[in-house]
Amino acid sequence: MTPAVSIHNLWKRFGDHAAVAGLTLDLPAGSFIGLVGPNGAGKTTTLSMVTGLLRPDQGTVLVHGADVWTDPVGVKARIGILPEGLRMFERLSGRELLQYNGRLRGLPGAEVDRRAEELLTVLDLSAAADKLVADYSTGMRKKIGLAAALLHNPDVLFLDEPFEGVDPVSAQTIRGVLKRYAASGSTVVFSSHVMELVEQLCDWVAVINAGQVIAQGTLDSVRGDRSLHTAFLDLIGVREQDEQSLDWLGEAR
Ligand SMILES: Nc1ncnc2c1ncn2[C@@H]1O[C@H](COP(=O)(O)OP(=O)(O)OP(=O)(O)O)[C@@H](O)[C@H]1O
Repeated sequence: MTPAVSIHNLWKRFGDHAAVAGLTLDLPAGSFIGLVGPNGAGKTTTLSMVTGLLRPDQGTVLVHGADVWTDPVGVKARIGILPEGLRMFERLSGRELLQYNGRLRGLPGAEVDRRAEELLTVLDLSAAADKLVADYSTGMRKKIGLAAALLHNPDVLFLDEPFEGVDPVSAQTIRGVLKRYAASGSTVVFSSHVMELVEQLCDWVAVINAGQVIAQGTLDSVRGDRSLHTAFLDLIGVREQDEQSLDWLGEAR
C-alpha cells in the first residue's frame, strides 16, 4: 500500500543547528497519526517542509506518491493545513474567509456556500460567521482555520498543535469533526504535547527527538504496556534534576 506521506532523509539546518536531521518516516494512509516530541524536537519544522511551506536543505517528501517540491500544485490540491501561528486574512469575516478559500481551491460558488455553512454550523461558529477574524478568540481561530483546511475535502489533513489554547468545549467539537473526517478513510497528521489526547485519538504515533524519529508504529506498539506518557518519557530519557540546583528556591528570605 502507498503510504499517505513518505518522508525520506529530510534535513533542515538553521545556522549550525540541524532542526531536522535526516528524518525518514512513512505515514500509513487512512490513519489518525500523532507526531509527538519535546519542545524544539523539530515537529513544526518537519510539518512545514512536508506541507510545502519551508524548503528542505535535503530530502524528499511524497504525498500519495506526488513530490511536494516538484509537483506543489498537485500536492496542495490534496492536502489541508492548520499551521502553527495561524496567519489568516484578519479583515475578512469567518464566512468570507471560507468563501475566499473555497474559490481559491476552484470550487463552484454554490458548493463553497453550502460547505461553508455546514462547517460553520458543525464547528459552532454560525453566530460569529460575520465577525472579523481579527476579533476571534484563540479557539475560534483554530476552528475557522480547521474549517478552511477541510473545505476542499483533502485526502490528508496536517494540524500543528490544533488543541493548544482551546477550551474543553471547542476541543470536543474539533475532536468530533476530526474523528468524522478520519472515519471516511482520510489521513490526519497532527502534532501535540498532550499524550492523553494522542492516546484517545490516534491509532499510529511517531516520536521525534532532536530532528529524528526515535519510535514509530501503531499506538499499542509504541506505548507497549505503559501509558503513552510514560513511554514518551522513557524514550526521550528524562534527565534527573540536580539536587544542588535551585537550592535557594523556597528558602527563608
Ligand atoms: N526560523 C528558525 N530560525 C532558527 N531556528 C529555528 C527556526 N525555526 C525553528 N528553529 C529551531 O529549530 C528547532 C526545532 O524547532 P521546531 O519549532 O521545529 O520544534 P518543535 O518540535 O515544533 O517544538 P515545540 O514543541 O516547542 O513547538 C529548535 O531548536 C528551534 O529553535
